[in-house]
Amino acid sequence: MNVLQLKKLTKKYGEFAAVDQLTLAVQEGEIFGLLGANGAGKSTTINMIASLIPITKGEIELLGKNIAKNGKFAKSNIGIVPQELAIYEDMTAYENVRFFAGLYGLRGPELKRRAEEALAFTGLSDKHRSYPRDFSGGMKRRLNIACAIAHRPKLIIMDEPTVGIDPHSRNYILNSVRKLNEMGSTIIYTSHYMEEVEELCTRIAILDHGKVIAEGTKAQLKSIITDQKEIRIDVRSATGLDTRKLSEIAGVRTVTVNDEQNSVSISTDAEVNILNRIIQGLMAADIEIRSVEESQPSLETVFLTLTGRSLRDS
Ligand SMILES: Nc1ncnc2c1ncn2[C@@H]1O[C@H](COP(=O)(O)OP(=O)(O)OP(=O)(O)O)[C@@H](O)[C@H]1O
Repeated sequence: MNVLQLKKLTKKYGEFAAVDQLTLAVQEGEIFGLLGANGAGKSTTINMIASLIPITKGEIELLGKNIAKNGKFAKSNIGIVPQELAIYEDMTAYENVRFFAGLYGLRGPELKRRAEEALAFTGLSDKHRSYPRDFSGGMKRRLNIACAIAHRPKLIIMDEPTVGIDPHSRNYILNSVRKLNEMGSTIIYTSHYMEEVEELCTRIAILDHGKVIAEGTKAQLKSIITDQKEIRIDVRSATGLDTRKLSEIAGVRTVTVNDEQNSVSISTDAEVNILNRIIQGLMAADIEIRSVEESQPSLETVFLTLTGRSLRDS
């Protein structure tokens, strides 16, 4: 069953289409990844699903019902975790969750119980009476999530929920996404961290200039670029590596440096063997090589190939 269906969804600002006849279906039980570089139209799409901005053209169906005609139904079945924190610093954690759950339609003892459950779920029970102004960035993000899930929505949309937080809170959030999914919510997840999307999402759509340019499971997306292979080189430190020289080697398509993992990923034409030249190039740049591995293209390479832009640097 489709939980969400976007039918030729369009948002225009003057002549400019931020979202351009976007058609997409998200099925029940999925953790659906929405990938797009800055400006691709992700937030605009989410804002239309959340009824925060009007639709120019097209339709949004939630569980088969048009949300424009079923506002209350939509509100009680969608939970949005926005990119910008939407919590009140001068209200306690509990008051925040109660407030938002109330907006989503919960009342009375049920509201109280669900608000407490949401705080427990996000590991904030002991912060019940604390004010978010005293919270770390990660705790604020978790509270942001608690506010969106207390009413147990069928569909939860998370817009970059792990930006700028410590690894502990990040892991907590990723595990929460899995648990929420296991408990029956369908999830739409956007992130600038490709590894998160690879790890979490069962299906992915790549958005560019307001349109879906590719959609499928990880394996399906990777099979789009069978004419490429990828070489991953682990190095002592890749900081400051000038990638231009490597990019100039005939047969090299893209070079991506991952500073955090101390690795360089290079995609090349499938039929060429230029490993020696790549290694020479790295040695000439004084980069100490630890290991070299040939692999299938990563999702990052698929994204780069299709959009011409890196997700992280965009
Ligand atoms: N109110 C507005 N008026 C005019 N243009 C807008 C408005 N809101 C968004 N846009 C434009 O629409 C396009 C899509 O923006 P959107 O915020 O949806 O992108 P995004 O994929 O969410 O990017 P990001 O990763 O930066 O959040 C951008 O070119 C943006 O400049």
